[in-house]
Amino acid sequence: MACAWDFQFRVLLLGDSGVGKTSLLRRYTEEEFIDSTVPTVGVDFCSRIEEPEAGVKVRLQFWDTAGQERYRAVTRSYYRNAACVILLFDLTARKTFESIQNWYQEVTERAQPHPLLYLLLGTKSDMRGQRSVAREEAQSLANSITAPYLETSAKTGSNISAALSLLCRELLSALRQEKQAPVEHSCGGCGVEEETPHKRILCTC
Ligand SMILES: Nc1nc2c(ncn2[C@@H]2O[C@H](COP(=O)(O)OP(=O)(O)OP(=O)(O)O)[C@@H](O)[C@H]2O)c(=O)[nH]1
Repeated sequence: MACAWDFQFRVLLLGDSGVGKTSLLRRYTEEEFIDSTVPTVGVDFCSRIEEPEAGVKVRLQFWDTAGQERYRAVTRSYYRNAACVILLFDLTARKTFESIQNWYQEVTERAQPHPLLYLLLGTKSDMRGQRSVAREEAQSLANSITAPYLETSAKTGSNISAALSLLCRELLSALRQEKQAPVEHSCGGCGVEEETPHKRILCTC
């Protein structure tokens, strides 16, 4: 049996507690929104397969980390081999925006190898009247860390598919520019043995 995807990337979600990491993933993978969620404990996992180009299947493997400080030691252990880091802040909670620099620093200092790509998302865009971060300042922060910036809502679904499709295309493009080191890879579970050209493509069959 062959693998059901051609490439797999680990995507790490980071941001303060309550910014909406779990909600964004739930909207993206299950097309639902829950008004009252419980804080993530440690790290949760989920995945979805995208087809950014005809015939090219990409499996995004999400690592949804707890934003609460007390889980930091656990979540840090998952930074390794993340191909992409999605940094999230709540558009209605300024403090979460101010934390983004710290989250970015946290990853750049600890993640080995360095992630290929960062994506900055302002969440809860449906709460228009309560906005406390201007689009311009968020865009300026995104520029400073060379990350695309989008505003999303897990509640309405606004921009969520767009954000993840963008991420997929950018990852493929980075991969084609050979920004990742080669490594041998063989898969025991699905019977497919192959050399993948990039170390962050891991088969977990
Ligand atoms: N209005 C609105 N509320 C949202 C949105 N996304 C998340 N929420 C709410 O924000 C709260 C926190 O959402 P979570 O997804 O649990 O946040 P989290 O970042 O995963 O939190 P931790 O697991 O503690 O790190 C919940 O009550 C959600 O319903 C959104 O797009 N719009």
